[in-house]
Amino acid sequence: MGGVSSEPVVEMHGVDVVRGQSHLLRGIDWTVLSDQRWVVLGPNGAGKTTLLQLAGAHLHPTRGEVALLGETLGAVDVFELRPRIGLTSAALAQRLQGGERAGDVVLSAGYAVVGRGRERYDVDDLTRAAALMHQWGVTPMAHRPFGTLSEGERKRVQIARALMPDPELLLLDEPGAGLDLGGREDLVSRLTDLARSPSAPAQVLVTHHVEEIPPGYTHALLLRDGGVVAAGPLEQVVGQEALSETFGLALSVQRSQGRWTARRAA
Ligand SMILES: Nc1ncnc2c1ncn2[C@@H]1O[C@H](COP(=O)(O)OP(=O)(O)OP(=O)(O)O)[C@@H](O)[C@H]1O
Repeated sequence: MGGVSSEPVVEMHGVDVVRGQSHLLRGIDWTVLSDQRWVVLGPNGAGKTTLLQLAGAHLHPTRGEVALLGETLGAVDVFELRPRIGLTSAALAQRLQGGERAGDVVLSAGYAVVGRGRERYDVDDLTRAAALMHQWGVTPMAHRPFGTLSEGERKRVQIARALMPDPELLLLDEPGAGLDLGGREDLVSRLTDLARSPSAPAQVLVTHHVEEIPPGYTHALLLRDGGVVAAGPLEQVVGQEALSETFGLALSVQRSQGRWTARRAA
């Protein structure tokens, strides 16, 4: 689906999200094109999850305009829009039933149901689910209950599930959280393959850690206190100055063989 031509998949203009006295997001202007892969970086509470909720059509802005896949929020049925957008997050993972077989967690995604019920699957569904499970390294766990998988295996099952309906936009909210070093490196390398695939959907990855930026990602948006510190091509944005401002401490930032590291400046 997405990824071949370069069209806007996310467009935000002057977006505020306000709850009571709190500005969760303020003055956001952001465009994601179908062939781009964005990382959203920022400290705890910066507004990253709120931004992803907007991009997933799970939240409306208080002010400003959000258009997703060419449809303006407020003027479109979000239940028609959401199946075109793949989303993984800790909140969605909690809603999956631990007793459900991992293979069914992936397979049932196309029907936007949690758990395998009365719906019928055709050969194409089964073939696609099997291919995605292979791609994300979870074929050996297909028959295991989802709740018995390791954190890393569960993360990969969730991504396979999000990709099952062939979305035009894939949103990943902290997929590296809770993974050990091997799990993180495995995830980064699979995300790199996805990022580099021209037929893959547009991708937005939220993280706290520059170490989790997969090679192949093209752009970065840095958020602090609900506002954009910097946004644009990765090499221009992920630097000492902007990252230090974003995280509120002096950082030394390095890039080697396509991977980034950051530490407190000496
Ligand atoms: N309904 C709400 N009412 C008031 N404040 C809220 C509400 N929802 C979220 N917040 C606050 O808005 C801020 C942004 O939250 P958000 O979850 O988007 O941040 P985040 O960057 O994803 O943080 P983290 O990295 O910790 O997950 C936080 O300070 C949070 O406490």
